[in-house]
Amino acid sequence: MLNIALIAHDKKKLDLAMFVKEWKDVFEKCNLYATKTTGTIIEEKIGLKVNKLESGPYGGDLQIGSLVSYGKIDFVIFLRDPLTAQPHEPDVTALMRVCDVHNVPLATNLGTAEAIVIEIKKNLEG
Ligand SMILES: O=C(CO)COP(=O)(O)O
Repeated sequence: MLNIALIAHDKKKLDLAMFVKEWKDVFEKCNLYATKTTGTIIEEKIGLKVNKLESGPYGGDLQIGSLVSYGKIDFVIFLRDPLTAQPHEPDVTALMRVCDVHNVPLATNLGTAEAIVIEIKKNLEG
């Protein structure tokens, strides 16, 4: 099963939830990981089981980065808010960096996320 990490800053959480709902048939066949608030919204609004880590500002981005470095995450969707300063900006940068270090696909917008999810769906239908 593919392991997918889902993270969104506050102003992007609705976009991410709608995206996950649209592609629920794919996401329900994957192990999902998320930072706490993002994961709670996806569980409550979409009804998918999510392995929830800490909230981003409390270290959740770093926890997901750690999973990436252990090779436990296959794909990260990280919808950042480019217009709002984040107190944990260094953690945000660290997560993106570790994805690049380990060549783990990282979607920071829904266009890229959709392209990758379409590919995953094709593979699942095999
Ligand atoms: O802050 C975040 C990512 O940097 C996300 O954390 P939450 O999902 O807990 O809001």
